[in-house]
Amino acid sequence: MPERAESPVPLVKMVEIEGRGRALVASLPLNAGQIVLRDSPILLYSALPLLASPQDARKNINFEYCSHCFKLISKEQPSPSFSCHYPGCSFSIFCSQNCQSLALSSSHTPWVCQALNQLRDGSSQLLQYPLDIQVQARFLVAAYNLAIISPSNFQTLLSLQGDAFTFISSPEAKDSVLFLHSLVSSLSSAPVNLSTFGLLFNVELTAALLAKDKLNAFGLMEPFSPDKERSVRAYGIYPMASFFNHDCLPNACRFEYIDAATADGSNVDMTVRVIHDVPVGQEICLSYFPVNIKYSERQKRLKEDYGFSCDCDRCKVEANWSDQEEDELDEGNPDDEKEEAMDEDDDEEMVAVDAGTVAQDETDFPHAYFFLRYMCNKDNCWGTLAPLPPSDSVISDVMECNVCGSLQSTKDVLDGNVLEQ
Ligand SMILES: C[S@@+](CC[C@H](N)C(=O)[O-])C[C@H]1O[C@@H](n2cnc3c(N)ncnc32)[C@H](O)[C@@H]1O
Repeated sequence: MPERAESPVPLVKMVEIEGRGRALVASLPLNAGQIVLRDSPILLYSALPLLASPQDARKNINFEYCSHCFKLISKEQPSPSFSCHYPGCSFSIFCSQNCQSLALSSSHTPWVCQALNQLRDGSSQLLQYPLDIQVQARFLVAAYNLAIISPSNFQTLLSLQGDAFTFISSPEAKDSVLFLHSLVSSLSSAPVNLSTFGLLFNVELTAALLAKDKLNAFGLMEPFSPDKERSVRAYGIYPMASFFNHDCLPNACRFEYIDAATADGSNVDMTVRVIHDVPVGQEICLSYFPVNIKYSERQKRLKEDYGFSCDCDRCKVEANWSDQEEDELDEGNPDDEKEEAMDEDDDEEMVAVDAGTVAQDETDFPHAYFFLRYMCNKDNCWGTLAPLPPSDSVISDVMECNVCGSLQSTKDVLDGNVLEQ
């Protein structure tokens, strides 16, 4: 895990940009690789469906996750894991005594434990809905618990983008919200007295919380494996990182090291590094999904999942491409069927590019340089490469991939060689 580069002044500041809402811009000129943000989640929840018992969910898998910090716990590890003390709770285990005691007063309070067990007991209703609904039920329990354990973090969650109207965009979504709200309402003890926030516990609030989750949650991914679809292990709400807008050719990317050997819970922290120099005042953007997805698919996802149409420089160029041009690029992909995603494992198609394509299509495809220079060339990875943080303002020649974690020299990237895992 690269060392945190401490800066005496914040390197990004929040501004309002017409048509894009709140955004983060460089408050100083930034050097390639510089860490512009390190953010801790205010809320984390498992991406596993609620009704998957540890046994079902882990069939043939020789590990479990800490229910607090989501670090992998190998069943073969010599040290014991720690369980929840509440009666009847067989679902939560912790990687250390520290995580256990933190969880019992924060992420896994008696209310959470009881709520999750009650939802599992009433499983027949949940089983009639898609698995996503079970994960959303976990989010709601975590969100209403936040109101109890940390009113200030709950206020922060409420201040993020997303309202009830955003979420209830279709009859199916409305039906899911009504069902999820009825589930939370049926819990034996009320989640919290929301009047302290000037709020009523009603369907609109539940829908607004779900919208905030949909627009702002980051997926903490399982480690990369070239022959397996990458899945989400947990979702987190990161209060500052939530202000990064999207660009299809981003100038920054995020790194997490979820299985890093840390004792203080910082394994779930996110760091964001700029991938090349950025002048003062320029907006810092992430890509909300891997950069190799084709234009029509990107537009569809951004509209459906985030409610906007992207008009970044890359989209402006690709909007004029014919279907055939999009498909021609797609043909270069050795494994069209393979899906890979930064945060969600939805269908998407790949765009592959090589040095030949760059030279040939420079006019039609001016952003090809980005793919050559900043997209990982490891098989089926499609991660983004950022230089390691600069030392004494000297830009590193080693690029790190934010998906497979490989380290490659700039020369190797351009030559297509993977250097080191
Ligand atoms: C994670 S939030 C980013 C921060 C948000 N702008 C705010 O004001 O809180 C995601 C939302 O930001 C807006 N957004 C992100 N990227 C955008 C872009 N390239 N163009 C327009 N709106 C964008 C969309 O409304 C999207 O649902």
